[in-house]
Amino acid sequence: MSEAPRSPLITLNAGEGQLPKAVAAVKPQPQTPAGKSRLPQPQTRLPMPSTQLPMPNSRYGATKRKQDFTPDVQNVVGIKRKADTVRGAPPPKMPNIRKTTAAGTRPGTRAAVAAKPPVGRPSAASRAGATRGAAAAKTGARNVTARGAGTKPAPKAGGMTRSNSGSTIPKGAAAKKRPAWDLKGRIEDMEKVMQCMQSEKEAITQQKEEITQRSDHIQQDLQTLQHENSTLQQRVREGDTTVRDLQKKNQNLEEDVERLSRQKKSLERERDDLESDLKTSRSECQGLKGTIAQQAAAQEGIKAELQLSKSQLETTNVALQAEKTTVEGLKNELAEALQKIADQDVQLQQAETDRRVLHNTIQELKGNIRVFARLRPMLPTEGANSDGIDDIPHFAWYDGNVLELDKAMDGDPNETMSGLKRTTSQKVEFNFDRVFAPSSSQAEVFEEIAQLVQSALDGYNVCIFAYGQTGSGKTHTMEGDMEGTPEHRGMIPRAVEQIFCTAEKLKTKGWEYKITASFLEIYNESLRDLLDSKQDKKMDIKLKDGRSSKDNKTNDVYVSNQVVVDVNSEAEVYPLLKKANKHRAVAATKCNDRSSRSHSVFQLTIKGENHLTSESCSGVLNLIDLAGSEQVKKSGSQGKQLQEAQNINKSLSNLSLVITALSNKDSYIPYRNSKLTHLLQNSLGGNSKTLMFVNVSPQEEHLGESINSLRFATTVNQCNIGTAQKKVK
Ligand SMILES: Nc1ncnc2c1ncn2[C@@H]1O[C@H](COP(=O)(O)OP(=O)(O)OP(=O)(O)O)[C@@H](O)[C@H]1O
Repeated sequence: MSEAPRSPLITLNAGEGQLPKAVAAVKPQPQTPAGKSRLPQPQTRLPMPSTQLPMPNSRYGATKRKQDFTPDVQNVVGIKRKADTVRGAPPPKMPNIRKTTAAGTRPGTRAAVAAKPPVGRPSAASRAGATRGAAAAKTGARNVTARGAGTKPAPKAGGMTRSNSGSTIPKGAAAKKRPAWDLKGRIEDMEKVMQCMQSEKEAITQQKEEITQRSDHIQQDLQTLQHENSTLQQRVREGDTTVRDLQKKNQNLEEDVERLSRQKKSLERERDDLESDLKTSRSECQGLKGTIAQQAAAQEGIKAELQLSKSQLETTNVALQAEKTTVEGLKNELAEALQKIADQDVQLQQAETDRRVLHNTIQELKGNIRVFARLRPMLPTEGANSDGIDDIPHFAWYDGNVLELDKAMDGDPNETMSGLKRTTSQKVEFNFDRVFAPSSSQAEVFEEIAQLVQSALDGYNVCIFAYGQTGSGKTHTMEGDMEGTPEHRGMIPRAVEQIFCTAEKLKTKGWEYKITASFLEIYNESLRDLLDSKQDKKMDIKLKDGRSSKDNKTNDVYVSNQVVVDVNSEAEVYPLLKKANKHRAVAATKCNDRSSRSHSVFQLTIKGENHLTSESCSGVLNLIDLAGSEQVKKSGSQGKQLQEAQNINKSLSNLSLVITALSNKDSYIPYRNSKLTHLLQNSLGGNSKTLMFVNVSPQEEHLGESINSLRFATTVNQCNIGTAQKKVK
């Protein structure tokens, strides 16, 4: 008996309902369409139980059961029926089978059981049984039908004949029916039947053994399946766990997807912004590229220019080097020239010194009285402008010592027959030792009198006057602006500076000087001490040796009660000058225009001793600012002013007389006719040196007074008062 081929499990899976629950449970879930998710795919294809397991019931194929097994059973039934017949038992009633066949499968029969639809998961044995039952039912039905038809006898098959019951019997027994008496025949038949049955029994036993073996196999298969089932269930549980994990992962992944989606949107927005920025940047970049291109072009141009400049610079450097060499040469030449100039300056200074010495000698020979004319500039209040400082109408000056005055003026209309103004033009030329133009500085003026000031240190009596009408510049010349800038300082402060400076220098030659200062004014022929605030003290001019001042043989006079201050330095003199100015100012408030109506006399007495040579000298430096020289008759002054004018004129005219007498070498010099000449008795004539500044106003309306002043100065200038003598012991 050949073993039926194993039915594959797929045979069992032919119908959905025939699948075991466990297998159905592990049926692969519908897959997520590929590509819809990037998440790792769950293991949808779980390890399937072996679908190729050899099924126990597969050994009972329907074909085999129809061919081999079912006929044997039918034979057994037939044999049993025969036996029952032999034992006198009624044969089974076949109509029941027919009935059953007609009415359908009766419950409780094997065929009926086999015909029943499987409930739950049928076991392999039951499926086999059902199959066999169904096959047997079919066979039985066929046999019954054949018998029921009763038209034809059963076909013979070899030596054996199939009985009505379907069992195989010996041919003889089936071929003829033995009479009842033929017991022997019947026994033989029975024996034959018995043999057949015996052989069938053996076949059945063999089949039973095979069935037993198959059952064992089925049991083994069942255990295997149960094991597989539990394994599958375990896998299903694992699968469930995996599915839950996967679902959880899926959920996480979905959340991730959601979050990533939000991030994506955010990133997309950022991308959009960045793209916008990029677009802007690109346009800017484009602009910058254009600018860079322009700059590059410009740079190229600049490079070219630079290159050109470099080459020019190199050329220039070469030229510069040559120039440097030339400059070096020129520098050397310049240094030589400067040295020559310096030498010439020294020579010039020496020549100037020599000139002054010679000039001084000439003046001494001439009579020792000198006159300097100084024309002041127009003032801003007089319509002056800075450009025309030297452009003074009616005045001209040249050669340093000539002052020309053009008298061209509108005449008196009454002097003409036509009544028209007559213009007269008459140039008058005045010669002086020096003429200072309006632009001459205080320093230039002092330079001319420095030698004279020096003479006071040498033992001469020096008298420097400033003469001229009111407002002509006398005070400016003598004092200047002592509070302002140094360049405006007048002759007094500059003379003081030089005296002390020279005295300091002469110390090296053994000279020690004692210097005293006094400052007084003569107003209306009375003396007033400008260094004393007492106004009412009595001051008188006396001879130093106690003799009467009437004795004209001596000129050593002094002023009684006068404050005489020892001064050791320039700095000690300035407070005295300020004090004197202050007292003059106070007096001026009490008497209108008093300063113009008084003579001020600043006096420095200088006594020197030389401990090296035992020489001694004594000199006096008088710096005098005379009162205004207006003509009284023209000014129409009356009363006090008339008296002032008369006194002024008296003193000035007396000064002129004294100078004239000195010039004429008269035996009598009228010093005492005025306080001024009396005071200056020892400084006029004899061993004195006299210098007169004649200050001239540039104003047209003062032309008459200017001519008078210049005439007076000319007279003085023409005087020869003899050679001055040093007072040296
Ligand atoms: N050389 C000059 N340069 C510039 N200004 C001058 C000069 N001389 C005189 N002045 C000015 O002219 C004005 C009159 O001068 P100053 O007072 O010296 O005249 P004065 O003759 O002394 O008059 P008074 O007799 O009334 O005292 C002043 O304001 C003075 O500063």
